[in-house]
Amino acid sequence: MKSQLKIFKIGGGIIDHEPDLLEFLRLFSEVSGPKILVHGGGKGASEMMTNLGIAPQMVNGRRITDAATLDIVTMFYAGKTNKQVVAGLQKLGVNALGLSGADGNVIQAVKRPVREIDYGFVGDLDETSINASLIHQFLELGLTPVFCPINHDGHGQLLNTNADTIAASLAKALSQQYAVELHFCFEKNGVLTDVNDNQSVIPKITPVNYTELKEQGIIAAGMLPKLENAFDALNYGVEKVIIEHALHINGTLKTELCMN
Ligand SMILES: Nc1ncnc2c1ncn2[C@@H]1O[C@H](COP(=O)(O)OP(=O)(O)O)[C@@H](O)[C@H]1O
Ligand SMILES: CC(=O)N[C@@H](CCC(=O)OP(=O)(O)O)C(=O)O
Repeated sequence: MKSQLKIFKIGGGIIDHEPDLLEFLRLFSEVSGPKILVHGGGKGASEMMTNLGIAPQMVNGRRITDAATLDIVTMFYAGKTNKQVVAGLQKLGVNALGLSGADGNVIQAVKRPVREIDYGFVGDLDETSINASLIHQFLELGLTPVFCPINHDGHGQLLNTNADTIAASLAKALSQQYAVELHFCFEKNGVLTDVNDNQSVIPKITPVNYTELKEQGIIAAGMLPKLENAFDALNYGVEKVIIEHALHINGTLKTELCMN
């Protein structure tokens, strides 16, 4: 039987608000067994860019990442955010290991080809981009890897990747060896029928429901790539995918994705 692995992803809405981040880290530190944390930080990166006089540009949930933007997001994600999360977990007794994809060549991405849109230094990746055996060794040593959204191409170029994609690709790659539970944690109680009503959580979504909800415009914006990544992971053999509030990871209010 495969041993269990839990992968949590937290987004910018939680990272941006220090009390919420600290509370999430406390809850995460209490999760038993091998675990991995993937963090985004898009909200804070956009704020930092605006403060520096550079207008953030997002297309289909992906940041257009020119050279100046890459510098900023590398400092923000791989520097400040990743190290703050790692230090916060160390304080709680979790032996966290902060990683970009370049560290230990643990994730190698490919610069997104220019088609209608030039995304700049955005890295595409999937389960084949992940060095699962190295991550397995880290977990065996009792370390908790903490991934930021910065990867590399193996030729010296850093690349920016959507953090939901990193979490789903890690889940898929590690599902060969582990029974993986993937948790997308953010600042709402789950997928909602009314995005302004945090109590309107949809408890279960199948691919058929998903198509209907998308057509009705109930699921939109950042939720679209999240659910696409989530179903892709489930379809690949990841055991469980849950979308929930980062501060209620022990609670019952959540959305579970199922294939039928
Ligand atoms: N049906 C829905 N339920 C919940 N959130 C939704 C829904 N449709 C759109 N959203 C939006 O998706 C956002 C989450 O996506 P995103 O901003 O990419 O999150 P994160 O930064 O956590 O990855 C929510 O903050 C919300 O504004
Ligand atoms: C290429 C790309 O879009 N990268 C993302 C990485 C951060 C991220 O995914 O953050 P959240 O999880 O908080 O949205 C970005 O720069 O916004």
